[in-house]
Amino acid sequence: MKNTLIVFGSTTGNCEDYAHRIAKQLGVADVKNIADMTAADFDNYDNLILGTSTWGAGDVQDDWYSGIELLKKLDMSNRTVALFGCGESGSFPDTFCGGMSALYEAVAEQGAHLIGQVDASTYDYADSASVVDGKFVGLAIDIDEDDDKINDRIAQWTGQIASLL
Ligand SMILES: Cc1cc2nc3c(=O)[nH]c(=O)nc-3n(C[C@H](O)[C@H](O)[C@H](O)COP(=O)(O)O)c2cc1C
Repeated sequence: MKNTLIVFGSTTGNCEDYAHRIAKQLGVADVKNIADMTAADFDNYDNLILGTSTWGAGDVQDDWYSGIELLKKLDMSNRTVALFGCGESGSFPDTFCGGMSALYEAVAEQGAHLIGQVDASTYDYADSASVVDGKFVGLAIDIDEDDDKINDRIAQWTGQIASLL
């Protein structure tokens, strides 16, 4: 595995928790909060795994607004990027995990090689800006699902991306 950095944006700690679970599964040591980062902190990482919770109505987590400006300064052409996000399908079925779409747009525009898309038909939701051609642009984590199910999704997803990192 090339140098890999996991970055999360999290208001109440859920996305942070999932970031660490993903790190453990992949054996990745470097996990950072986007709120504490500068553009230079992304140097020397070939792989980025970026996660956000969703707030407002399908919006990216607050700290990612300035974080996305950092992403836009990076050369993504030789980088591999995987995305993850958490949200609640029960209370927000029409904007489920929509925040991931902002990260997707930022890195796709920069020419990153995106991996880790997930079949959206395995989720119970109505609509999401993070679905492209029937797939979530990354791992969607529904905090309304049982924790065992969430851990299964994380295990399956990390298995999907591990050999590509
Ligand atoms: C005011 C508010 C708005 C939210 N909006 C959405 C939303 O549009 N879509 C969604 O999937 N989840 C939404 N959520 C659920 C959060 O994404 C969820 O609670 C998440 O686990 C928070 O993660 P964090 O603690 O890492 O920030 C919202 C939660 C709150 C309190």
